[in-house]
Amino acid sequence: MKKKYLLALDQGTSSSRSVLFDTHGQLIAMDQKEVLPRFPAPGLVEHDPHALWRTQLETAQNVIARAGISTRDILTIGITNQRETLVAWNRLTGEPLCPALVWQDRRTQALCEQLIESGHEALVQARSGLRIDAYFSAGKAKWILDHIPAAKACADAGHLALGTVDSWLLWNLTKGANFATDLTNASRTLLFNIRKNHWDTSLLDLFELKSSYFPEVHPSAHQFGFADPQWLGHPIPITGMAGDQQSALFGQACFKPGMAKNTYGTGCFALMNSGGTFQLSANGLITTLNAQSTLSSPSYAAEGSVFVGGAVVQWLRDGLHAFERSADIEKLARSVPDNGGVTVVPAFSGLGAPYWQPDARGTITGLTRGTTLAHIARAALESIAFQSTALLQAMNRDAQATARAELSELRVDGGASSNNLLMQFQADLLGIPVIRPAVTETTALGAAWLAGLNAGIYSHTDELAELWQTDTCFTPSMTRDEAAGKMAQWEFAVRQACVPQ
Ligand SMILES: Nc1ncnc2c1ncn2[C@@H]1O[C@H](COP(=O)(O)OP(=O)(O)O)[C@@H](O)[C@H]1O
Ligand SMILES: O=P(O)(O)OC[C@H](O)CO
Repeated sequence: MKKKYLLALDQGTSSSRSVLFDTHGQLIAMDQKEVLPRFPAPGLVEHDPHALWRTQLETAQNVIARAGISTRDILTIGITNQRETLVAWNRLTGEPLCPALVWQDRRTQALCEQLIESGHEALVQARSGLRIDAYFSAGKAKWILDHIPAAKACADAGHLALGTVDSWLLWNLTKGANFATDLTNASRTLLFNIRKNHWDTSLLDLFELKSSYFPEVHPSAHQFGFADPQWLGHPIPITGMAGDQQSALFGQACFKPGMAKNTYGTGCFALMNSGGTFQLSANGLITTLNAQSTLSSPSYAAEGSVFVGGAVVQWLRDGLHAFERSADIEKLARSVPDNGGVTVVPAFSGLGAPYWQPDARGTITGLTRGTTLAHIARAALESIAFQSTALLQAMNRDAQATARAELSELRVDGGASSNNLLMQFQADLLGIPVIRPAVTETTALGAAWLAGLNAGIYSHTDELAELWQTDTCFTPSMTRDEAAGKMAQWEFAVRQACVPQ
């Protein structure tokens, strides 16, 4: 029988990728184009919506050409994307009304602080599972209506579309036929009630917004429409959409409560499947929706993020010129037996979960006359694992408190997960196996699998769990006492980084 394929479109903060998989989940071909955000002033981070769509389309066209296949053999398309980033466009013309406000943009911080001071945090948490923070889309939506007259005019005329990047891509791919999103993306706006799965009137009122500005919300595996034949030569169905971190959790086959993944990219994003009961964290994490095929029985994940993960490696590479390529850090770090007592806390823009210390600043402590660049590189690499461990231990504390399953293994992906020294140290600190899968493009794989589920290529997630394969398993080799000693040293350094500078 002729081979058939699934196409995943993965629109990220710094690049657009398209990945072609066969129906067994094997990666056949991939194409990637850089699409960097602009930083027009301190704290502002914007994307050109046209550039997001153009690069995404080009990579899709390129990957099909590279694989030398007929588009008729692509059974379905799945979309996954940077989350929270908000695009505003005119539904009549399809034209963006302003730059996309990126998840890292902090322009709505003062608004968020005001809302917290006015005592709204508890309501927001109870309904959206999130904290009031500039990271999420709601404040961005209000900012656009308050500051972009064309957006306000469109809103008044009933033509305003406010959507996350998935809905912007879907709109373009279907030439304006479909204005929709999936529930994982909706769950990152701070306007979506994740207990009842609908846009929440109280949350919309809080930000002076209307549900009519926002797309229809569907399950992540759903018939979202067809790609216009002008783009890929054939009306391929689009049957999966999910935010990138939830898509990675799905692509890592973490279908059961207690299963977790950590993505080691520029930052790190850890998600643990926490099952069907809505619970708020007592340990600084947020609650979000898992990618799923139904709206009727929500399934949740606990999430935490490390702001500076692989970015500390970039800082050593580009800021300190310590080495040429990110991968070179492993050789440098291995050239010394240990960190020589050095601890690096890369709190370049504060510390995220579970610390939530926006004013913390980076430190290097424990320096002696014998400290070399190699010790600093080793400590910098270790900082990625220390921060991730603090997050994952917080997830375990939440799980213990509510009699849920704790973490028994960690599945990993993202650029820095290729670093064996880092992965071994991660296993040592956590005291559980750290597993790197055969396909590390798990974000794209998750979107392809979601699309495949709705398209009937797969009948159940059990089938997908069978397809998921291990590449390398890192088993812990440190005693628990030694690991606890190292974590205590790290926490001491974190406290120093939190002292006002
Ligand atoms: N071998 C490696 N060791 C440590 N860090 C690495 C390695 N390879 C890549 N990185 C880091 O991983 C990040 C890139 O990973 P990627 O998953 O592409 O990130 P993103 O999706 O956030 O752009 C960069 O910060 C880079 O410094
Ligand atoms: O673009 P990425 O891969 O860094 O992911 C961004 C996250 O979705 C932000 O929440």
